[in-house]
Amino acid sequence: MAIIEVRDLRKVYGGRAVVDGVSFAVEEGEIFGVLGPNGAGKTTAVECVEGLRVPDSGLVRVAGLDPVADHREVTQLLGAQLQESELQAKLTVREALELYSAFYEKPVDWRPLAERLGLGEKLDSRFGKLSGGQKQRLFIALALIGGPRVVVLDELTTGLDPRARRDTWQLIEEVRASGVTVLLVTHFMEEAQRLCDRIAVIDRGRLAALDTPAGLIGRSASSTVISFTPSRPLDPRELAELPAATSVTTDERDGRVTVNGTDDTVNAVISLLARQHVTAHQLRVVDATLDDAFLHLTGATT
Ligand SMILES: Nc1ncnc2c1ncn2[C@@H]1O[C@H](COP(=O)(O)OP(=O)(O)OP(=O)(O)O)[C@@H](O)[C@H]1O
Repeated sequence: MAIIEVRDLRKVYGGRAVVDGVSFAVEEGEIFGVLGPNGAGKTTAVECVEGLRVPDSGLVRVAGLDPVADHREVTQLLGAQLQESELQAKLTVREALELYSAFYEKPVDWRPLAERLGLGEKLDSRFGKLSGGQKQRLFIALALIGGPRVVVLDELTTGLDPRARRDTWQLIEEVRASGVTVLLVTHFMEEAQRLCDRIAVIDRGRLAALDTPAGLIGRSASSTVISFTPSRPLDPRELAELPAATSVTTDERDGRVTVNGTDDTVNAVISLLARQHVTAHQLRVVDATLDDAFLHLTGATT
């Protein structure tokens, strides 16, 4: 059953629709990603779901409730990640957890929650002294403290080092495993590909695509990439004419050739090399990534 429903959502600022007719539904228990270039309207759309912004038109429902008209009820079942500026630097982790517990009718016991999120040793530390990763873990704890059915995480791992980002991914997976639906706004393709069951790609206020990560990659014109360094130069035009080849590039420094296409292209490249008695050094064949699909869908870079 859909726990979040967004239908034909529109939000206008200064005469410009920054969210322009977006529709999607999030099923209970999913990690649902919202991905898009800067300024695409992701935060605006997600904040309409949280009841923090009022839509100009369209319908938003969370567990059947209207986030604006039924704001109180919705805040009891939807946990939102805070922005850093919303917590005072002098507040200790324990004080923050106690304070936020008081906001909810049926808060969970924050002690095991803090332990689970690796904050047990940090209860007396002040917020301002925590590392980026520890702050993010505290934000996840505060988002979960009301025992929500849905959590909204917006750019949660921005600014974290790769290790802390991976730890946060594991936490997000654990949150979902505990039965909470996750709405995740992200810029990171790897994050979306690894975590999300489905992804809504938003571009210039509109829904450009909605699919599983594998489904989005499959839409990209080139699903496979072959690269190699030939034992002698090849004619790029000949490569470009191979079946389903979508692009051919040759690195000027080392002569390395990269051909985007499909599995048919890979087979054709290998036959061509054999026919011409060319040896391919360091031959690599990889699947296209969500990055390729994203560029294909939005024509933008993140
Ligand atoms: N309160 C506001 N008043 C006027 N314009 C706004 C307001 N909030 C957002 N916008 C504009 O709406 C557009 C979408 O902004 P939004 O923050 O939703 O995008 P986003 O996809 O979340 O971007 P980013 O990835 O950069 O955070 C931007 O052009 C932004 O300047």
